[in-house]
Amino acid sequence: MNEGEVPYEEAGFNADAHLDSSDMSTSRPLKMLVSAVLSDKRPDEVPQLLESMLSKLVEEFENRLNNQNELVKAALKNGTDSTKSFSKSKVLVETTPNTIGRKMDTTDIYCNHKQTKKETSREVALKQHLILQQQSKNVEELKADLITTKAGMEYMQMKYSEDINLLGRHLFSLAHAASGYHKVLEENRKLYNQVQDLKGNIRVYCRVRPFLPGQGSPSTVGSIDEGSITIVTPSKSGKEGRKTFSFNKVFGPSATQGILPCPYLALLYLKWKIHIIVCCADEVFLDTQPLIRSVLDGYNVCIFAYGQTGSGKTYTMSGPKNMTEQTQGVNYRALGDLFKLAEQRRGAFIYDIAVQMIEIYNEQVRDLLVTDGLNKRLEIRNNSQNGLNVPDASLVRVASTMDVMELMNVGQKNRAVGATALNDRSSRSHSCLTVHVQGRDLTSGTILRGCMHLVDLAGSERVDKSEVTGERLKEAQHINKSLSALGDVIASLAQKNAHVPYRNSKLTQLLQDSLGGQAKTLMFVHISPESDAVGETISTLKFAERVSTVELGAARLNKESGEVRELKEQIARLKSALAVKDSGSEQVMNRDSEAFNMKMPSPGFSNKRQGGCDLLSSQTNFRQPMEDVGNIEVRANPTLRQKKPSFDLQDLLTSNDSPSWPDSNLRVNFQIGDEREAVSGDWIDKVVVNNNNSIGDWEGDSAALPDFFYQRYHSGMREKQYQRNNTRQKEDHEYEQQRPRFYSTNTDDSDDIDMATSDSSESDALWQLNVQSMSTSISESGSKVKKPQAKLRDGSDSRTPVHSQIPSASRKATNGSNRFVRQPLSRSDSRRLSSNGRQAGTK
Ligand SMILES: Nc1ncnc2c1ncn2[C@@H]1O[C@H](COP(=O)(O)OP(=O)(O)OP(=O)(O)O)[C@@H](O)[C@H]1O
Repeated sequence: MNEGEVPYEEAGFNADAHLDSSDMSTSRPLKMLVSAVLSDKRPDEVPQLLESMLSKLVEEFENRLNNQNELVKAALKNGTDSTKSFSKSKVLVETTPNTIGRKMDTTDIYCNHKQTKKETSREVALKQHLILQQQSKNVEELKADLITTKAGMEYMQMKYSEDINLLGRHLFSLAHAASGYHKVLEENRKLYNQVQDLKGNIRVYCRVRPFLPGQGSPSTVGSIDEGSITIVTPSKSGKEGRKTFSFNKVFGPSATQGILPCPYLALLYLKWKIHIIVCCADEVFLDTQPLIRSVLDGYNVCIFAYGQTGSGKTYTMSGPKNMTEQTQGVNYRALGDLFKLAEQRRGAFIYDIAVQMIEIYNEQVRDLLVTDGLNKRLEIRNNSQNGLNVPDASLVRVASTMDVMELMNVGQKNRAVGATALNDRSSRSHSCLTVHVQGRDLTSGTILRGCMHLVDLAGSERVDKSEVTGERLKEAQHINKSLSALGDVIASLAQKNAHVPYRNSKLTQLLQDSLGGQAKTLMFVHISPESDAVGETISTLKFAERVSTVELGAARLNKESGEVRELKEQIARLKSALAVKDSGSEQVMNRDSEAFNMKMPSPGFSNKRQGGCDLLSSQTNFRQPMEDVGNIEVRANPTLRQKKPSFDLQDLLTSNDSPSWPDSNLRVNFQIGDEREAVSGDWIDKVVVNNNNSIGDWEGDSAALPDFFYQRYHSGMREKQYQRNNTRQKEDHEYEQQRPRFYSTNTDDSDDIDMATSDSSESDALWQLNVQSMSTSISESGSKVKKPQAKLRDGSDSRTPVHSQIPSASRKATNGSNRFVRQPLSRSDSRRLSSNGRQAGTK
């Protein structure tokens, strides 16, 4: 007997009663059974289950019926004898499958010996027959019932899957709409950032520190959106106030330091990109990475951490005290990233990376990378010739992340740290890790120079709260004073004041180039969530909002192409030739320098020119100190040129005297033309700004350069040249020969005719005189004036760069006649000269 079956004796069923098993004919028990069995089943499983139940049931029922029929037939056949045996037999008809363990109905035919006596065997057989008939009828009904139920379930299943499909479609459209919304949001954010970059705004990221162990006061942070944070402020009346601040990005307390270098995560990323991006949205370093990468592209970058004491500045920049790979701060990750990128670009660029680490402690600048130099005062120099703000601090070359780790550990150990009531490891100084990067393009020889300041400021503190006394109090006073000076500088910059008080503290002096220069600057503003720090939090956020309004102008690319370098050398050579000629190079240089400075061209003008004109743009920058001009002049001197800064990191690192890191301001001025080549992540560079002013082809520029150069640079000599003019017919002749040098060397005669028939103008006369003087100077100084002629004759170089053409003196027609060969001008130059209404060849 199967489990769950009840023996017919125990069941005590009455055969008659069983004959009236009307409940079997109804679907009620079956439905109850179905609902009981299926209550815990999934709708999609129901039809199959029912089907199997039904088939089992029918099969079993049919078997039993067959058995019974056999018995009845035998009874009818054998009469009384068989009645005896029948009385011993048990006929059990179950209408419920054993599988579900519930007995629904049982037919029990029991004929005892007494009955047999009373009834004839025929009656019994008849009775049995009736029972069987009834039962088979019941089975038919049951079958029909089950079929109906099955159909019902199928219908339900269909409905269910329709609903599921509908829901899926609805969900899909919702997800689509959500992703579209996020895309638009992301795009908006990018565009906003691009606009900010173009304006040169200081980028501000806000980070909220989580509660520390043991802290549990309610948080002042009401809500955090991607770019805004709401602070809950208790008011005197007891009502809560809310203040919302907007920044480029806000990181909540759960934000992590950076992406974990996990291969499993990488795999996930490859498979479900979007999912992982969403997961990584709150990684602090992820949003800092593009900025750091642009250092390798030749930009200056400054990242500084600001906030009240204990708010997490050191945590963000360096990491916690017991640091692991996952909790490494921006400094480590930034350098790690630089090395990784440098390695990736290895085939195209070679990079040199060197670091300095200093601190400003009690208004003294100290080197953190030497153990014995802590008390040595270092000087901060802005706009220094070699690009080093603190030239006397150790500059240590690093070749791997390990080197950096070691160095930073030394620096961290040397840094002044002390315990206060607010932070047991409070930084008592502002620290600055500076990374100098110099890259050389292996194909073009272009040099890229980037420099990155990673600054961990000491935190502002209320001395009544930090409970400091003695030395700590003195430190706190210095810290607060310098932070207040930083506030003044920011306020001046935000109001675009003419005077910005950088000199009021060492900190502002150090940050001068980043705050007022052409660097890409990012500030991490930190706040604590504790409600008793709400005052400091509000003032910190107000300060940060003000910082975000400061417009620095688009960042500049520090790139020096090989051609520009050559051009610079040519200019220097020309200057030196002039200097030699005009008796006493230094006097001439000083005079020229003055004339040069008096005639500053408009920025638009300088932007249109490449190479030599950058000299001018360096003068147009009001932040440029005069010493830069001096540097150019020094290099112009042929003897001194030998000693010009090599701009090589190697030299810089090995030099014992003044290191030769190039002046950042000087070098940027040679890059304007090349900036369109720059590519640098999200951070939009000046390349976009300069698109409209992009430099034309060499032909256009080649005409413009000497024109500009001679008119501006030698304007001080014009009078003298006029006087000499009449007596220098031969030189004028040379001038005529020289002039076409600035055009491409196409020997199309039609252009000569154009030129020959055009009128001259006064400006052209000046140009003529200047060039004339130039050629004279060069001739007299014994420079290689005749050499280029040979080149011209063969006419091979149809696109000779300007720099290679400047020193050449004269050109003659290839037919050997005395008629000057005119080279076609660029369209713009041709138009300019024609409109001047002067015959170019007129003397
Ligand atoms: N995001 C964070 N997650 C976990 N702990 C943090 C976080 N930020 C800061 N902390 C912890 O808070 C404490 C104070 O942080 P930290 O020393 O970085 O503050 P600080 O702003 O540099 O302070 P100070 O200006 O006094 O130097 C440390 O114990 C640090 O580990």
